[in-house]
Amino acid sequence: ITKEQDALMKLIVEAYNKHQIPQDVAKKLLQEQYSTEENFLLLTEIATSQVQVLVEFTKNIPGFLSLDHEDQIALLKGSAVEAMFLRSAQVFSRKMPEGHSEVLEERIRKSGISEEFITPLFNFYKSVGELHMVLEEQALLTAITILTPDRPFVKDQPAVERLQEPMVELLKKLCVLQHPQEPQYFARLLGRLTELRTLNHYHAEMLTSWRVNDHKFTPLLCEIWDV
Ligand SMILES: Nc1ccc(C(=O)O[C@H]2C[C@H]3CC[C@@H]2C3)cc1
Repeated sequence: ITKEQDALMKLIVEAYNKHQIPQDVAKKLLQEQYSTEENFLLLTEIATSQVQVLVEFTKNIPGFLSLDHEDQIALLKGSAVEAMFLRSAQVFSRKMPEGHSEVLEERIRKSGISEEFITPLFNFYKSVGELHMVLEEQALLTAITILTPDRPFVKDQPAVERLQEPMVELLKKLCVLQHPQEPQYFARLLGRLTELRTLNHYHAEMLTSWRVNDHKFTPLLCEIWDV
């Protein structure tokens, strides 16, 4: 790893660590009662704080704020679902204090999300958990997801590629260093990004079904997902 790559990685990891899901949201998971309505409100709070964390992280990605402003918005809106599921998968499989993830799983299952989405969601959580990603890999993979050049409405795709490429190169090197016994580990990480893209479709269905049942969203979620 070169000096520049080490500096880039430190910046990304620092940005990733700077913003965590507020503890009060995690605490509520155990306290609130178990009605579908209450579960939905909790998930709304979780999603809203996840998106706030995502926006803050993105602003700290070196070079992001130098991109065309409309492209910055297009990248955020285009990657919010994937970045949110990537982070919630990591929180779910790692950071949760004992027993929290079972409670969160139960609340997700009973929040009005249709079964056809629940299965792929927990399959994804499981496949991320099995990778046992280190923090650097999680942070880089999230930044790589956000800096995907071919999101809808991105005008200057080469500018985004110029930011994403060094991150992919760095992640590749990291994987070789962190998992020498597993040469295909980097490919497995990128495979998670492909699985993530399939969740976009399910997520859109989830939002629509909640909307038609007149569930209210927060202004931030309405803005980022055009609902
Ligand atoms: N009013 C809403 C509530 C929750 C979501 C959402 O995407 O929830 C995600 C966050 C984690 C829990 C369920 C999924 C993963 C979207 C709109």
